[in-house]
Amino acid sequence: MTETLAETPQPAAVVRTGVFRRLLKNPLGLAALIILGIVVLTGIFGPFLAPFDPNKADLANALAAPGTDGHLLGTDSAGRDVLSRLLVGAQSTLLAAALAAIVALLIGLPTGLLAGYFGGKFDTVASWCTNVLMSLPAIIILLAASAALGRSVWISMTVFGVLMSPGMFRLTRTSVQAVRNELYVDAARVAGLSTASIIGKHILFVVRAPLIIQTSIVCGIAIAIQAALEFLGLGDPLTPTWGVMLNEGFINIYGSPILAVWPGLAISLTVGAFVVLGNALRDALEDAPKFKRTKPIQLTPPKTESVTAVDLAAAEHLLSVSRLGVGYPQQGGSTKVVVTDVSFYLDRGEVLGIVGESGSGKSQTAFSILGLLPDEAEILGGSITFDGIPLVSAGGSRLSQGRLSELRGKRIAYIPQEPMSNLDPNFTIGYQLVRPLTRVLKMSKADATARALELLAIVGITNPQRTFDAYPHEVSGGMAQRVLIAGAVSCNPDLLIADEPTTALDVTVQAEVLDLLRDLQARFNMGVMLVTHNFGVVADLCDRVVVMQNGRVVESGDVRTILRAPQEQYTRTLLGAMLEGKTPMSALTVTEPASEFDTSVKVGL
Ligand SMILES: Nc1ncnc2c1ncn2[C@@H]1O[C@H](COP(=O)(O)OP(=O)(O)OP(=O)(O)O)[C@@H](O)[C@H]1O
Repeated sequence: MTETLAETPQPAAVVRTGVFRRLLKNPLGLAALIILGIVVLTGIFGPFLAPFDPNKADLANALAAPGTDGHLLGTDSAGRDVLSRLLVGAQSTLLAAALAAIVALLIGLPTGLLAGYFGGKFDTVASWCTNVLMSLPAIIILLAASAALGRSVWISMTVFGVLMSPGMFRLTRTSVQAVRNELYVDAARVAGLSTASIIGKHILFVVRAPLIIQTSIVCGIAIAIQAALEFLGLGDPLTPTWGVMLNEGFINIYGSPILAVWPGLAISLTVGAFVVLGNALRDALEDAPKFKRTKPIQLTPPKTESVTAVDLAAAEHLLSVSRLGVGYPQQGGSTKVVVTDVSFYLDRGEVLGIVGESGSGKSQTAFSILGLLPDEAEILGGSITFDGIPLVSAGGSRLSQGRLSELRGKRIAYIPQEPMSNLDPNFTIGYQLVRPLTRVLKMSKADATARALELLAIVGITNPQRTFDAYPHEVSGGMAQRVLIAGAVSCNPDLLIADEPTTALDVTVQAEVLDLLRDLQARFNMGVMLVTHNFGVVADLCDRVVVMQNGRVVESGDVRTILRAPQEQYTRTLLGAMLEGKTPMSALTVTEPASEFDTSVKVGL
């Protein structure tokens, strides 16, 4: 069966292309955009449109009424043309507001990205500095800065930008923390992309929307603060800004009350437009579909004591896992051990099944090999060696992330359980296939595109170009899994780890994906480690099998032998559950072997 692109467009498709359209449909958003458009155009062309020199005094014509001698909006107390000052003032006011926003972004964005992504000491120090900055009374600091550094709008807006940076920092940090453990970020890591590349694309893309909104609001506040400082007489009288004009208007409030109206109107309209635009943008973006994380895995400590150990000392295998132990430190000093004493090996061109019920430690073992365990996990012991390269040394407590990132996406590839969550919803499928090829394998963009299209065809997608151009939500789950498989084999890996690659798919698609895996394994002569809870899949695809329960290896060996004569009661129960059509996704009760249990039955899918 060949899958087709989903007929009905998902809401996300509309959202992606429609944010701007929805913004235009919102009357307030449209009004804000029009006002800001006029203000920005005034800022750009104001100096050319100004009929008079904005700083040219003409005392004989001071406080002239609007319309006098060609002064459309009148003159101020020094006889300077109000319209010209208003037009030129738009430029300096906007530039000063932009300066504040840029300073806030330059400080808040990178620090927020790093703190959110890496956490740890940098996060602690940055958060502490942020808290200190936020506790400072902004207006006092601005007044002190003006007094100490001079009455320059540029200096005061730089200081204001610094004071606004904690807001940017916090927003970025929180947004990054929300996505840093998303499966598609892990998938990008497995594809071999560098941390900088992941932050620069997948993470930055997510924080862009809240940051645009925050920047709009900061610009509005900066204009208001600028006006307030200049109104207090702390502005540079030689720079015609709206705040300076407001100050001038209030000084002459009795002589020419209209003088305060023009800058007041300009300031309130612009500040209001920035704030309304920020809110309208948020409303437009809020309709976007939410891509949820999968629910966290339940922690169940292993109950039984150890198992089979494979002597790997002299063996030269593609992958050797020896006496691996993984645990999660708990409050109070104890450690929840989730993988204990696990040993197995995998050779090139071989398919090894890791089978067990839910919570038996299959994924934790796979993630240990991939270096994708959560930060809080600890390797308690053992070693993992890939093609002679030690990834975890015996007795070592940490994975060598450096070594792993060299191998991931080049020699070790990964197919995840949930295809949809492992594709970044923000980018097209083509982009996500091409990027690792250009970044990790250093292919040219044209070659990478050709290769990606070829791979899409290899994995059985009938219209590769259409899928290449589609966003993840526009394809079915089965097709998304084919795309991930294409991405996984794109680097011609030696080792492919597939973590329950068919669990999230419907039965007919499951069979196709398994067929595809079998074909690709033979075609690329890969060593495949297939994590599954389904003995049927093992029987169908694997050469050898490792049976796991409660974080330990119960039994391992040649698939045929184990299917015919399972040595352990748990294996029999697992096989029995499958033959009865049950899915061993919840804890199985190990019972005494039934005398009529026929282990010679050939297991199909
Ligand atoms: N972050 C974590 N903190 C604490 N315990 C965890 C964490 N992640 C997983 N575990 C525990 O590790 C054990 C093994 O989980 P693992 O995901 O490897 O099981 P599995 O055999 O792959 O199951 P499934 O088929 O459901 O994915 C489980 O008991 C789980 O509760």
